[in-house]
Amino acid sequence: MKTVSVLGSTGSIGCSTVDLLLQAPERFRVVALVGGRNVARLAEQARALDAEYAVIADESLVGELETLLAGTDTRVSGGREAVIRAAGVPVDWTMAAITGAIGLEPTLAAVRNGRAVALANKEALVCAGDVMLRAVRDAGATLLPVDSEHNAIFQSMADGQVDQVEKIVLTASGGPFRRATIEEMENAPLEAALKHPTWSMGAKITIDSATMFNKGLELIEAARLFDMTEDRIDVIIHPQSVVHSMVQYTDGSIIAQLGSADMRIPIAHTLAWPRRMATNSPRLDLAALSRLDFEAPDEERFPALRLARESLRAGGAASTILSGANEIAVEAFLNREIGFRDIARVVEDVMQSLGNQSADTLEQVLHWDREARRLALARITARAA
Ligand SMILES: NC(=O)C1=CN([C@@H]2O[C@H](COP(=O)(O)OP(=O)(O)OC[C@H]3O[C@@H](n4cnc5c(N)ncnc54)[C@H](OP(=O)(O)O)[C@@H]3O)[C@@H](O)[C@H]2O)C=CC1
Ligand SMILES: CC(=O)[C@@H](O)[C@H](O)COP(=O)(O)O
Ligand SMILES: [Mn+2]
Repeated sequence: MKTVSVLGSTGSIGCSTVDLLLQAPERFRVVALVGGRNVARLAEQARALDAEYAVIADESLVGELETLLAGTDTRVSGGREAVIRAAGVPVDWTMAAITGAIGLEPTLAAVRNGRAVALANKEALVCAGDVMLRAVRDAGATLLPVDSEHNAIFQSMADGQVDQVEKIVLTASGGPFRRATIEEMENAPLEAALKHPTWSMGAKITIDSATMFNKGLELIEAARLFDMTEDRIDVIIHPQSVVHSMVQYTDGSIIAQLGSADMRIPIAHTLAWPRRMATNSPRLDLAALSRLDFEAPDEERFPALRLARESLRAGGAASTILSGANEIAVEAFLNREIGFRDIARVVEDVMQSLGNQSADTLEQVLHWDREARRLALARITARAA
């Protein structure tokens, strides 16, 4: 029986993971479930999976969680330290699916166990690339990519031929504003930005998809996971989200992974890795689909791609700063404090203001993440005044 923990179990990726665990209860023993604020969902999951620990990040909700789990064997705790402690309980497989840099330290705690960590929390790897990869190496952990594109690349990497990869090609849906003009995007309402054309996901990543900061973060994530310079990573718009990404080899062959837009497929791949497990996810109907479209991205309408490439070329803390500023700007957009295109403006402004900095240690990463957030907030407040 595989022991598993799910960090961010109450979110979109977390619920898909729980669904898979419920489909094969004889194969998995659930150790820790970690949520942010959704106590009702966390308690329901802990009961259904007979979890050993249920941890809620918001400490003020511990009492409520205790009441909801009364009469069960699940041990309840709350607060930031409890989250990191639970993430560090050794298990065979951990799903890291907390959104944002707040998930970095719990993810690192899981990595330090030296087992398998399924990484959905791309912001952790973007903001702390070197620190995270060093921790993986030092602990002898295995990082399994959950992000659909990176999982597709992982699946398309032929055994023993990694040195013959020419480039990787990340597909992007183009988001809800794929065909929008700059003026339309300038005035885009929140509701339109939250309507992803192909995937159902949490709010932060959905807005990132609309700005294409998601693809920018994924460029950085791919560079780190597959040890590639940015000039060897292409982005191509593919509105159907059927081809999840591709690997191009030196002989001109391209290997791709296809599947329906259901995150249970890449999650199951990491959960069963190096084998496979059955899922009841919808199968692709290629005849009904009949065509696959591809087009080049437009960096003028979507400056996020340019900013991500710049951050990779700059190295150091540039990606930490990009990601931290973006988190604050997305939150402000979700709170209707800034316009849609202000997100990229705030990020670019913060990147330029903070310049080139080091991010060799966790302390430096946390420092530049904090600074980026502080400056982004200041810029947003100044805009509103
Ligand atoms: N959704 C998707 O299809 C995909 C997501 N990803 C990545 O996976 C990650 C998760 O995304 P998604 O599931 O959509 O996001 P959601 O917003 O749906 O879920 C986020 C999860 O994190 C929890 N959380 C929030 N703050 C804290 C905290 N301080 N401590 C502990 N837990 C916390 C939330 O708890 P609560 O809800 O209880 O407050 C929730 O369980 C992101 O990094 C995203 O980029 C990558 C590819 C696809
Ligand atoms: C499901 C997943 O991995 C998301 O990151 C998705 O790819 C977002 O779609 P975009 O291609 O629109 O960013
Ligand atoms: Mn993705």
